[in-house]
Amino acid sequence: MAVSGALPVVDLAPFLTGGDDGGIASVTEAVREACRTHGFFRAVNHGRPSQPAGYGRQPAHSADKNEYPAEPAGLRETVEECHGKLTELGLLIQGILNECMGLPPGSLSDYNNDRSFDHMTAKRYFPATAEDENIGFSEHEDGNCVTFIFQDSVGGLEVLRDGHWVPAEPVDGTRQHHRQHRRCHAVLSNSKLKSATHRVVRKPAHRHSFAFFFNLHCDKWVEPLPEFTPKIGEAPRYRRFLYREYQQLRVRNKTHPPERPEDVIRITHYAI
Ligand SMILES: O=C(O)CCC(=O)C(=O)O
Ligand SMILES: [Fe+2]
Repeated sequence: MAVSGALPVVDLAPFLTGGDDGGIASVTEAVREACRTHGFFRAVNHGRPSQPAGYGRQPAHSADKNEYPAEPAGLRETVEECHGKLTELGLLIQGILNECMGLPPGSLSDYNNDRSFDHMTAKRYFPATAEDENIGFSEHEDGNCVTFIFQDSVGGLEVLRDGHWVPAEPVDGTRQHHRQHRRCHAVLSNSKLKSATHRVVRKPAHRHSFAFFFNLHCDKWVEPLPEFTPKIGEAPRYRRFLYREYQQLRVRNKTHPPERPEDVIRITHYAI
């Protein structure tokens, strides 16, 4: 059952308008708290377009997977511009996380220094029906570093908090929300930061969403950082793994879904 209850809102304005140190420190603290408690927040004043142009419109004919369709006009330019801006936003959030995690400046950007695995997806959800349980996207955690979600006013994104599903409602009636959650950072921080379990419930109308996945190169090793283990006298909660292997196991969950839900590979596969 979904319960009402606000998910944290973070106003990124001080980072984008050159705010004073006090403003920057309070946003950083808000991000730290949201990451510790929810692994999710709704960002406002992030400086990115409220919706990519052409959002919700479909070309008359579907195109080859690797080519941009001719319609709507300007799609390629818009997608490329969006990709660039969301990459910048990912780098900004990564910098804030570096501070939140108390790491030496530049640690995360040195570690996650290859942007070739970042990607975007657009999704369309069909309206709810009376015969169905109407789960548009079943409960999961994303496997990457940071995800930005834009959803239209139909809504349906929910985050699991203390055993209840909390709807990710728009901030002040705006049509967009964003959220970030981070499976990789949960491991790097030895579970000090959370990764949000989320799902999408279908609503009476068609829904469109758009996601940007700020990722990690597949050849990177992922393991709890010393700042969260020996340096604070705590034992690692995860064993080291190659990011490629984890991604392959996640794909396998989809291509060869295990019969028993408990056999779906999750990050706990690497738990010690
Ligand atoms: O469509 C959405 O709002 C969420 C999609 C999602 O969770 C995902 O692509 O991982
Ligand atoms: Fe997701």
